[in-house]
Amino acid sequence: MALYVEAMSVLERAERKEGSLKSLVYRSSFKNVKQLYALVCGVLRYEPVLHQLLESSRLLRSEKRLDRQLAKLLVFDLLLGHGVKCGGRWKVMMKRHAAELGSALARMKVRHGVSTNLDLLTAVGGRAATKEVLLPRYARVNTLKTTVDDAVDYFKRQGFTFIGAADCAQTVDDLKGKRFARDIDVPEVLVFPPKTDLHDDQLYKLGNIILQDKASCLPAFVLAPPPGSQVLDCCAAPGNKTSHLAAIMKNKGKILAVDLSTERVATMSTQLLRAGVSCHRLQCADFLALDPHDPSYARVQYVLLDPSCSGSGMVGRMGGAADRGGDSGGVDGTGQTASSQERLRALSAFQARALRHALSFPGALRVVYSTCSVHQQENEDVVQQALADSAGAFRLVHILPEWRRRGLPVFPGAECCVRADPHEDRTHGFFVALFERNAGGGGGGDLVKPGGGGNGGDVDTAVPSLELRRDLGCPDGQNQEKEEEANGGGTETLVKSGVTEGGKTKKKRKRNKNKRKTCADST
Ligand SMILES: C[S@@+](CC[C@H](N)C(=O)[O-])C[C@H]1O[C@@H](n2cnc3c(N)ncnc32)[C@H](O)[C@@H]1O
Repeated sequence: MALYVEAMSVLERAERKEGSLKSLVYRSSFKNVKQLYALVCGVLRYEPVLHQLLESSRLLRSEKRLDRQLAKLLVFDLLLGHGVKCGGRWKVMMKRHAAELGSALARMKVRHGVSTNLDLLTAVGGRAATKEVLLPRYARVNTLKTTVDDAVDYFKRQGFTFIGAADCAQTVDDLKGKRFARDIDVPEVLVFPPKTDLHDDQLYKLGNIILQDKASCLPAFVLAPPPGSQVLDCCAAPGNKTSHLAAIMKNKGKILAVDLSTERVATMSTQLLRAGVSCHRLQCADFLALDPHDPSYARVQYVLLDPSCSGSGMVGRMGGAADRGGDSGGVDGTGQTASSQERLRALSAFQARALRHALSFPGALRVVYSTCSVHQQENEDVVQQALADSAGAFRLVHILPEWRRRGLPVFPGAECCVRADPHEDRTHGFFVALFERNAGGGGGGDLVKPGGGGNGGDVDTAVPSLELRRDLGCPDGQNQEKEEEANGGGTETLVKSGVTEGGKTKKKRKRNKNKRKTCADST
């Protein structure tokens, strides 16, 4: 019983903002702080699920004297935690309601088309990201300026201890003091303990490292445009993914980086300069207004779309109205207000339009879509809609096969997408889907499907690598370098007045006919 009494007290005091959850737990008289902390965190995290369970079951109606907060704690432990192990008469009471509550949970999962508790949490807009999650500090090594080995040596010289690969969440959790690791999924990412401040570090100031969350590195990583390719970064500012793309492309080829916001484009320009990016062309424009059939985009084969979203996956940001129902009135069963739902609908409609537009570029062979939202409406729903609209022209690629958290199973093939969860992956909440043009799906150069069959016509289970790049007719780095030398160096310059390219403003439109032919041949 003491566990639940203490947990109620911690939650009440947290509500009154008497301290952080952690400090309140440590200040409590309960001995097993780990157990207490896990319980209160679990209840806060699953709040919307517990709310719906209490609404749809008879527990509170038949147990009139049961406190609502206590009911949430007991229901959490019974269905989502480790079972009600203590609690005397409360334990007996919960036994009476176990079957009905279990059925209510199962019905909820069926209604949302999910099978796991975590997926259910995501589907009902649970607190995937809370203030209480402490994420490690991630630093992406900017391979345009240095190497991972050199960066590791540098930090060792600064007194840090390198522990090798961060092979699991536990290793990441165990990072303390001046220890750091290399990420297991994205090799150019280094992982430091939470709250490590690198803003004053020389490597950061010089642009040799970029302070970028690991999950946010996934879109460029899975898109993997080879050096020499042409990439369209549709909602690019402030340019973290643009500079990552440039690093992957070894600054060879062309990135057309578009953003609507003048201010953010200005910031992006500075950031890209600092990062040593020179293969870009910045454009302050509405991506939706770009004409995909304009000859300037004819050679764009890779597209990265990271549009505005609710940000509900961002740890430390309570997700605004869109995910926490911060407004006063009109909270429905999902814990969201009418206005937050309205905002979510508007965002989702914009994202769907943007993704449809991205897929309409005739030369696009691979298109990556990402958000830092946990909402199905902004993620799986948008992807499903785009696949349907593409009428078989594109399929999903099963990216990062080792990654455990996949797209919510709301349509066949959704498991090809990945989700990142702050609690499970120690990153911000994130979603990534990679589309690839089907053979015969029109556009610039059909793909010979790399090993592994499709799935329902819309899904590819293989992750293409160098093999695919050859199929695409995209030269690998070395060949491209040679090709550029043969063509007098440099990529085709195709710019309009006022557009910034490689950090310089260009006034003229030039054409390198030789180069154009080579590229046309290769697509
Ligand atoms: C999530 S942020 C992009 C972050 C960026 N990809 C990065 O990694 O640094 C979304 C961006 O989309 C831009 N945006 C929103 N609507 C747009 C539109 N219609 N056309 C172009 N950019 C747009 C916003 O100005 C914002 O900078």
